[in-house]
Amino acid sequence: MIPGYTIRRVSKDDYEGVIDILKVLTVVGDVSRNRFEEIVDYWDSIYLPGTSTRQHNPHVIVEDATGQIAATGNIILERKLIHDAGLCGHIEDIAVSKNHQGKSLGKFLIDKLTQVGLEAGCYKIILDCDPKNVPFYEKCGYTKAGIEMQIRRD
Ligand SMILES: CC(=O)SCCNC(=O)CCNC(=O)[C@H](O)C(C)(C)COP(=O)(O)OP(=O)(O)OC[C@H]1O[C@@H](n2cnc3c(N)ncnc32)[C@H](O)[C@@H]1OP(=O)(O)O
Repeated sequence: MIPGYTIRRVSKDDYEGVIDILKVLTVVGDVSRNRFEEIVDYWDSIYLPGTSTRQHNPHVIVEDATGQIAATGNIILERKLIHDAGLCGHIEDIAVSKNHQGKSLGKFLIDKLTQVGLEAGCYKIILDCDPKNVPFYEKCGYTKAGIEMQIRRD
């Protein structure tokens, strides 16, 4: 725990805070409140077959004193055929708001998402990041593996 902050699953009430905070990461675009609520419903509705474990695990860290969202991030659990039909965790969309950076919230968030993945039984947890964030993820216990490649629509 980080004193003064609470970590929990994203809820539909987090619309403004989550949309705002993701702007430190990338372009969010035009996402209406209705669309956000639909997506939260979607995240909440999918379970790994035969379990009570959700496939999408979006989290926020909230500052207790103000109720402001200070950080957000997600781990998605992918059921594979390889590794004995194992689970692979994908950490995505990590953002700590500018005025809360440098207070260990990012590391706390990654530790929590990693714990969610390991407790679900993931044989590995992976993420893509900008080279400038490599030292941060190394502090969180992650090591470099492979090279990210992509095709991107214009
Ligand atoms: C998978 C993805 O989504 S990758 C996208 C990551 N998100 C972004 O780039 C968005 C903008 N940046 C951020 O949101 C934040 O700066 C983050 C998530 C990168 C880091 O979050 P913070 O809360 O500021 O980091 P936190 O305070 O937990 O740092 C933990 C440790 O990493 C170190 N660290 C953090 N960022 C960096 C960095 N860029 N370079 C070197 N070290 C760093 C800290 O000094 C600290 O070290 P310490 O434990 O020795 O004191």
